[in-house]
Amino acid sequence: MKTYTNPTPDTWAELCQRPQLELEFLESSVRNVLNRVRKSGDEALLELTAQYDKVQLASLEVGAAEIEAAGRALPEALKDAIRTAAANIEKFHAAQRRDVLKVETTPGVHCWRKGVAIDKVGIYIPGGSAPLFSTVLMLGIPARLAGCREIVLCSPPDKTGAINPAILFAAAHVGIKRICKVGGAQAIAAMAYGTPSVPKVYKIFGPGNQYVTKAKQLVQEEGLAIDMPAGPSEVLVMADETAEPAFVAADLLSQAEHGEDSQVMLVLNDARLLAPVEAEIERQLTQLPRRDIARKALANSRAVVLADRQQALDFVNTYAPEHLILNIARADAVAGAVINAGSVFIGNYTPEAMGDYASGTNHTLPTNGFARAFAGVSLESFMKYITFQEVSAAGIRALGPVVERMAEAEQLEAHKMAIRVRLDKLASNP
Ligand SMILES: NC(=O)c1ccc[n+]([C@@H]2O[C@H](COP(=O)([O-])OP(=O)(O)OC[C@H]3O[C@@H](n4cnc5c(N)ncnc54)[C@H](O)[C@@H]3O)[C@@H](O)[C@H]2O)c1
Ligand SMILES: N[C@H](CO)Cc1c[nH]c[nH+]1
Ligand SMILES: [Zn+2]
Repeated sequence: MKTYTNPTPDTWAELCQRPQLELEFLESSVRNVLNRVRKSGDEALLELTAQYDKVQLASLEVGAAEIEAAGRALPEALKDAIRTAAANIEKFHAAQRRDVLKVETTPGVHCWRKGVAIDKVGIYIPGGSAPLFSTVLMLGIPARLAGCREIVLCSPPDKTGAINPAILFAAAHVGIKRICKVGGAQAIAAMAYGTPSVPKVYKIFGPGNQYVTKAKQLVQEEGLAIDMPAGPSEVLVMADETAEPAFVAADLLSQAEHGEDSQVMLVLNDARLLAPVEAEIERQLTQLPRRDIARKALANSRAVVLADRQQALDFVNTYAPEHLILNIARADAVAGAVINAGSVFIGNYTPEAMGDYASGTNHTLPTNGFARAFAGVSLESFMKYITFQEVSAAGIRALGPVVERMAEAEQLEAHKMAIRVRLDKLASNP
């Protein structure tokens, strides 16, 4: 992790750069995958799976027997953990339901907004380097609570052609029945265009590597809805003398182990914390099976020492981290001033891992600075809001003339006429 001491704000944009594949290469390889799937459907999916996942599949679909066998194979303790996490995620997301609120804007003019589930949704579950069954809960639970009728799940198969049993168990637990063995950009293409095995959906959700994320962005340009760009995981830890170096190091490593292109940031006001945190990182790394991945991610990572808390906060809001951990005194006050972050973890006993799995918040979050404008997945992500209005005779008498005046000023006489014919009728027949 390279250290930057008192970098001036004009250098911050560069410090906020995430590690990224060369854009032209990434775009052209993903476009190539999208075109192949659009043209050749399942045939392309099978070829691409052989190429990238190194397995020749007979079928892309997971059958009911496979799902049942996965449930039997999983240890009871893990199944219980999944059920507990699912219950918390459900509690938090169910509380996001909103009552329909009718507003009378002018006497006789009533307006309201109603949330309606998106009928067909696709969820992507990463499985390249680790089988992220927790993501099944994060996407499947709000999809079910919203009332989405058709939910299709895609995840890459392993080299034996199977999907990890915990992914299948979690899917069954949240009520997902349509599961396809396909990963990467090809899975996004399949859900965007539809193939004989993978149904076309209206909105695609889910995190993934840079190929998956680019594919989502490209199909969005073609008119398909996506949740947000949720690429390689990242965390920013803001720490002061009240922080525990071992906790800070563990939290940084917990995201560094996701992938070589993950980035972790440490923001301090006092450089004295740096040495103990670095020593802890080295000590803990030796215990991690994924230490080689984590080391590569650490090479993309930064420690930034800034003069005071306000500057540190300004840097956080400029970086717009996917996850922000506040290991500082009076963390609540700083939390209240955060304007750009996916999810915030307050205090020494709130590691990001709690939100990754089981606190109840959603872990599908915007990366790469997209937290400046995008929110993480929520119940609302699976809904669209339809507005309604109902105007009575009294309402059009009161508000119609306002509309007539505005339509006339916009030189749209037919709009004005739509009011006038009604006002004339009311005048002749009061
Ligand atoms: N932002 C979030 O909310 C969030 C949440 C969880 C995980 N993540 C991130 O998701 C990512 C998961 O990545 P992953 O790779 O383990 O799994 P993945 O499922 O996203 O990707 C695996 C697929 O990538 C494709 N692929 C691999 N190399 C390729 C290449 N050279 N060219 C084209 N396609 C290629 C393959 O088809 C493979 O099936 C990690 O970066 C992790 O940090 C993000
Ligand atoms: N940290 C990831 C989001 O960036 C989510 C996750 C799943 N499993 C472990 N972590
Ligand atoms: Zn994680």
